Amino acid sequence: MAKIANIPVIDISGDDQARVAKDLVEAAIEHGFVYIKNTGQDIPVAAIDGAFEISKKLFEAPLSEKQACTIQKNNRGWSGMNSETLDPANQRVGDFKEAFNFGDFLAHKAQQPLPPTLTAPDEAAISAFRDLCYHLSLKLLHLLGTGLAVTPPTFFTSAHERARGASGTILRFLRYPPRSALPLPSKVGEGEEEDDDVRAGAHSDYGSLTLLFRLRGQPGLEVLRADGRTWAPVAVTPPGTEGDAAPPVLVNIGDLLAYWTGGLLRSTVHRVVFPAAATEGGGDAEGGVATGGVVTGEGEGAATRYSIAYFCHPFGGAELGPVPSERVRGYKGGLAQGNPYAERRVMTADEHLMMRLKASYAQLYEEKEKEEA
Ligand SMILES: O=C(O)CCC(=O)C(=O)O
Ligand SMILES: [Fe+2]
Repeated sequence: MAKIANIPVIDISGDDQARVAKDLVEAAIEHGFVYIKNTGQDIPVAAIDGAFEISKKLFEAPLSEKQACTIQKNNRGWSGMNSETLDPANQRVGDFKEAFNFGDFLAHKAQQPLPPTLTAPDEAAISAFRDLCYHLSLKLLHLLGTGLAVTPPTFFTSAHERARGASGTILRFLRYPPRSALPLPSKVGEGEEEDDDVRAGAHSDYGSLTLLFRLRGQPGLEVLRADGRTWAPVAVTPPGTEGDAAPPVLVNIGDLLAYWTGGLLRSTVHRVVFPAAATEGGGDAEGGVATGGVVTGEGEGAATRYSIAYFCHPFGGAELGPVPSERVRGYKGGLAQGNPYAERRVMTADEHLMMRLKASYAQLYEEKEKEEA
């Protein structure tokens, strides 16, 4: 049975902020993932619950309403089932998920079409949730700056200030349908990998940091182990957080921050699998315990899965130049082999993002290029 990923849990509200910063940096280097204990101080539990309620409502909106918000080249809007392929080299079909991406808001108003099913208060609540995520990200970036002894320690945060211009930052609602709702081919033989079993293909995130919110009883996220072959389930409620009012916020380093720090901070490959695979591969993904009265397993796992991700990016014009930190400079590991941009010149945050989006939404970009031709 697959062992759950050994990702540290950090309480960033601790008195000893130097220690917190150091722990955060070590987790980012070693795992690329870290749990931020939810004390309710940065992101109140009610705000998370509210965001999930709005997400459910949005996905239940009539298809025509969602289609009218179809994702555009600016990466905002709705993407339907199978339209995004996160692991194009290994997936025959796109991801079994639906997603809605929210870009920047202006005075609590979305700058993109929203389904009329969402009310003005819903829109304001999404904007407020995005703000909470932004402020938590800044806090984490500041801690990473101090933990790496970057001079000045505001080096990362200043590249993320909203006032400096538009960014690729996206708040994303995700809905993964149950396997029973899908026209999946019959199972392959025992122990064989079935590419189609993947809800979200193997990928690393593009931005600087990702904050991920999940619901108890809805496992499925896995991280690639250091062996580069096997997967470790990422518990929603890791040991020590069972009594907390909400699961910890799962934070991971994205490619941009890995690139910026010459590979010192790790952008770890991850994926989302169906519960049957999760059960086979790691039935203890939830430690087999009752979480908030919900016992995880086949029954619960067979349901629709929801998650919310906040992909934090620097402002578009931010130049990803050398990081003024001895630790970063002294790191000789370099970017992982096979990294498509290991040898590239300094690029801006926007150039970095465009490069990655083109790979995931090949269809969207091909269609647009044809239209424009
Ligand atoms: O739904 C999840 O648990 C993870 C989603 C994810 O990795 C992504 O959208 O980048
Ligand atoms: Fe991801």
